[in-house]
Amino acid sequence: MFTQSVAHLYSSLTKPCFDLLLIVLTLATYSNKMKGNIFIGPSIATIVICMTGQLLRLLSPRFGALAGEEARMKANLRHVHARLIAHAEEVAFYGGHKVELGQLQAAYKELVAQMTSVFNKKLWYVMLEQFCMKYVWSGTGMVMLALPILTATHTHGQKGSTISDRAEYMTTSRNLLNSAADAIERLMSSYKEIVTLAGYATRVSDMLVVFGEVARGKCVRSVHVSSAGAPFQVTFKDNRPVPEGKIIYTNDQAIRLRGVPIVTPACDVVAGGVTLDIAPGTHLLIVGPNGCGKSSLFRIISGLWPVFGGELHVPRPCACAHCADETNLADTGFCTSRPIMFYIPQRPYMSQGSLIDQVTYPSRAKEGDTAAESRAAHILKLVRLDAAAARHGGLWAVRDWRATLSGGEKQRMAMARMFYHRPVYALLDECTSAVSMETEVVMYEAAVKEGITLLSITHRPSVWKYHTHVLEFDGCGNWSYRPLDKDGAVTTALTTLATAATPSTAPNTAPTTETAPAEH
Ligand SMILES: Nc1ncnc2c1ncn2[C@@H]1O[C@H](COP(=O)(O)OP(=O)(O)OP(=O)(O)O)[C@@H](O)[C@H]1O
Repeated sequence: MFTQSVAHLYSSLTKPCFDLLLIVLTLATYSNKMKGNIFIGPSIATIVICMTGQLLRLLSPRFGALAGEEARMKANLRHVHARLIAHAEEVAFYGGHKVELGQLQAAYKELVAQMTSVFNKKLWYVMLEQFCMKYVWSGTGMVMLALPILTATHTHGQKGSTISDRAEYMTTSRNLLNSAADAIERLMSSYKEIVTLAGYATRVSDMLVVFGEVARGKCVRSVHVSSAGAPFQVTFKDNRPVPEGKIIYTNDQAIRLRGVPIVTPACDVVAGGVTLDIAPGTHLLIVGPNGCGKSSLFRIISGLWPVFGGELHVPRPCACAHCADETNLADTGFCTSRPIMFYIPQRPYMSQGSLIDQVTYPSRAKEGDTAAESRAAHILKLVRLDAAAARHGGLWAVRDWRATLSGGEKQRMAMARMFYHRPVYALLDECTSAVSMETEVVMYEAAVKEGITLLSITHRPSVWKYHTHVLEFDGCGNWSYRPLDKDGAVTTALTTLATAATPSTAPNTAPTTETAPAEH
């Protein structure tokens, strides 16, 4: 944009500069040779130029204000994109792509409408301006150059001193200089524009190549082949990783993993083939040291990351008309069925809009929807956000909620979303780490009562009692899956994990139903 502006500025300045130089040189050459009054021409030219310039200024639309407004809209569009890039994973987990698409399209359409109106206004103005610059001002320039010759005193017998000689000489020089200035100006501006265009074209071409690869499911990222000692070997074909795992859709709402390795998109094998069975009512606690693959398991179950091996059985996605139509934006209707999985990240995502929009995200409540209002109010009370809601102007108050709410309040808001949508499974990824223990316990209890099955990553022993099973990673690629004591008493290994922030190597004391395969 900057290069383009500079190029345009440069090309529009070159011609007037050459013209002015030519006029000054010609006047200087002829002023000492001619006895005519050389000041009449410049004076008339200056008056004409000033008058037409003033007229153009009066007729011109307020381009400064229009450009300011356009810049604001461009910044807004960039801001919406940047938000989405920063929170892409959270939005993908929530399935909030339709709401985000709606907001992106609204910002884009606003900008397009503004730019179209500016272009329409510019059209007639630029035509008038070009006419004045090309014909009125250059015509005045010609008159100005002609005046000294017309008013010059003729000297008899001197070679080349007749008026016709001088006029011929001056016209030829002027035409030559004009043509040269024009040609150089065009060459320079064309060169710059072509170079800029080539840069943009390369970017667009790269983007189209990536789009094509994504559409064919072959997007290539920089990967490194996992080492020989890794608990799982990723298969490569033509230097590309091949996800060889199977995804099987079930109708019984159960989630089953059969030897599914946890492999990152960079082909790092984080854990060997995990085998476990989760059904509604199997509240699973997932523990392990940092970076052992706890969140990655959620990414694989949710379908964000490919399955590189084994079999993943997950409930069939909702096939209602609303969910099936990818072009359907949130304001054209809602899915009324209960979502199967609902992910709540540690760093909660706050969308644009009112407070009630935060609770209902990724759906949107319509003004006057009293059922949604009373449900949202009840849930805000449950997660103890009712006082904060009243303080910030109520359910329909629009604020930058990312900045307005505190860390703990944002995490409670994310839990409020879960209560609003009542999913079959809630994937809680350390999502209450900033919430007080007392409120955390209230929320876990309420979730279990609501019939939501919890799959939780948490280091707080106070909520372990709400789980029936535990999946424990040791951070070296090994894992174990077993039932958790009913009374909430935890195993030695888990206690060690909670008290020491080191990878657990202690042996399992609870009855083990599944353990990692032979290589560990
Ligand atoms: N998008 C990604 N691309 C490549 N590698 C990733 C990506 N996300 C995570 N990883 C890697 O995968 C490994 C497991 O990450 P994961 O987020 O599952 O850890 P975690 O067990 O949830 O850790 P924590 O307790 O710190 O949240 C880490 O080594 C991390 O660097």
